[in-house]
Amino acid sequence: MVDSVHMLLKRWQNLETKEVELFEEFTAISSEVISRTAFGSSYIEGRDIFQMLGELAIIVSRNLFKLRLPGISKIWKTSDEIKSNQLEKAIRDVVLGIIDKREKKLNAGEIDDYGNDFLGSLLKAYHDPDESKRITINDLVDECKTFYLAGQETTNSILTWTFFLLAIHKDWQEEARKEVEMIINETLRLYPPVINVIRKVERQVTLGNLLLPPDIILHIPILKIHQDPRIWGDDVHLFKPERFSEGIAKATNNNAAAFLPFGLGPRSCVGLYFAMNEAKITIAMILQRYSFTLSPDYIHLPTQILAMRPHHGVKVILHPL
Ligand code: HEM
Repeated sequence: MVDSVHMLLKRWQNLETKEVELFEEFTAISSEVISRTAFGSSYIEGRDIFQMLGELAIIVSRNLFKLRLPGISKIWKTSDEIKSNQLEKAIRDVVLGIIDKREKKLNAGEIDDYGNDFLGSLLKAYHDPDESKRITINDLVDECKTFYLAGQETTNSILTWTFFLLAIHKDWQEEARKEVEMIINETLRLYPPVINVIRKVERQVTLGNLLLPPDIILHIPILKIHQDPRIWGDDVHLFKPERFSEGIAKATNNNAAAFLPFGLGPRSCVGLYFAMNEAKITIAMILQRYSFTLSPDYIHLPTQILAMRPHHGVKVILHPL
């Protein structure tokens, strides 16, 4: 993580103009970090995957609420369906290439085992001598795709929004140099990268005064919960990191379901600590060298394309310290 941020800072040092677009800058960092830490490869190797996943995300968002007659896609496919099938196949091929490379390294004796990173653990599970514990090649490829996607879009989003809020609330830049966690939490409250999660009801259940039948899908609106004045007070829309100065439990009055940027329960985000560490390291290293202001060109348009991102990016002007 530290090396990836160093590379970014080195590039910024040599910039002629000090105006940078953060969404793109952080895309490069979060991609590099996930490629290196989870797959032991560089951003260049993962770049094709990120680019294709990005294209796929746009197609998915475009079609999220479109209804199709059941079975129709067996007879006739829309151009989006054709394109997404092509992208899925191409992503699978690149992932298989990365897997193949690791296996060849082991077979050639260049490494002693599959490795301790995420890919190494998956390969061990794929080759597990105990057949009942073994995962299939499709599981392996799918897990890799999930990790590439989940580890990149979201971290990129939280970094960009934190810098956006700090650029507006410049007084908090100094505070962030001392204590950054409450600022990240307040950004996650106002701009949660994942704005809702879903759960399928398996069997009839009572929830408060509602009786939920099996097989319905529940949408849990994270963004709405985070901006509910009944939970957070009348200043709910204001950026006030001090809400979190004594931790999340105090800020939420011990209501774990009031603040859920990483979801809740057994299927909550596995990358929570990874993402928080990456955000803290990146923010701290940049703030040690720069203060920054929002560019006058900035247009505020948060958009959901899998994660919540700034539609027109976030341009800031860097001021070296
Ligand atoms: C700020 C950054 C991040 C946010 C806000 C975030 C948010 C979330 C949310 C809301 C879920 C769904 C949880 C639920 O349904 O209750 C989730 C799941 C997941 N996240 Fe993250 N995530 C972040 C970073 C990461 C990173 C860095 C990784 C990987 C390194 C990651 C890997 C995953 C995986 C694999 C799942 C699926 C877990 C499962 O289904 O059991 N996430 N994340």
